[in-house]
Amino acid sequence: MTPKEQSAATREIAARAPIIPVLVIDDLAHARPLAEALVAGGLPALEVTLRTPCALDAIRAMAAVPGGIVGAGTLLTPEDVRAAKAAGARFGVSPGATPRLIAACAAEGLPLLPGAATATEVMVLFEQGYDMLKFFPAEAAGGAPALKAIGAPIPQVAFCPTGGVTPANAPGYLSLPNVVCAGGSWVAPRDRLAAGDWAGIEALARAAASLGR
Ligand SMILES: O=C(O)C(=O)C[C@H](O)[C@H](O)COP(=O)(O)O
Repeated sequence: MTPKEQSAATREIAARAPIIPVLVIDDLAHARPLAEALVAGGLPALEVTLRTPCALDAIRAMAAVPGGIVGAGTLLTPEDVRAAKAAGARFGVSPGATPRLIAACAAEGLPLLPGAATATEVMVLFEQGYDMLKFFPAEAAGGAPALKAIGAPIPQVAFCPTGGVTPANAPGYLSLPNVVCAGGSWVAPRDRLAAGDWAGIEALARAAASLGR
C-alpha cells in the first residue's frame, strides 16, 4: 500500500467526525462498552494507544463493534505495526515517523497517520506521498497558529492535530483549512472508565462530535 493510498484512507477516516478519541485502556472489559459509547455519541474513528498490556486485545474487542473504525496509536516499531494489523486495526497512528515504520505499514497494508511537528518533517513525509499527517505534539509545537503557518507554504498537506487538544482550543484547529479533525483523550477520562460511566462518556463524545460544526 503506497503512502498516497494510505493517506487517502486515513483522510477518509479522519473526515468522519471532528474528533478522534485517543484511548488508553487499562482493563479489557472496558473496551467494548467504551467503543459502543463513543460510536453512539457520534465518534466512529477510535485510536487505541499501544501503551497498555491489553491494548491489542482491546483493539480486537472493539473491532467487532458495529459502526466503529478502530486504529492503533503509539506505533513505534515494525513489530507494533504487525501486531496492530493482526489485531484488526484499520489504521495506525504514530507520534513521528521512521523509514522502518513506513516500510512496515506499506508491507502490511496498514494506512499510517504519521506524526510531524516541523515544516521539514512535513516535507519529508509529503515527498514520500503522505498528505494526511498527525500534527504532534500540537499544543507544545505551537498550536493552531503554527499549523496555520505551515499551511501557507504547504497547503496540500492536511492534519489531525493531537497532543494538548481540549474542547476549548479544538475549534481554533478545526477552523483551519488544513485540519480535517483533531485527536484528544478528554472524551474517555480514566476516572469515567474506571467508574463504567458509559452514559457520561457518550455525552462527552456527543459534545465533541458537534465541535467546529
Ligand atoms: O500515544 C500516541 O500515539 C501519542 O502520540 C500521544 C497522544 O497523541 C496523546 O497522548 C494525546 O493525548 P492528550 O494530549 O491527552 O489528548
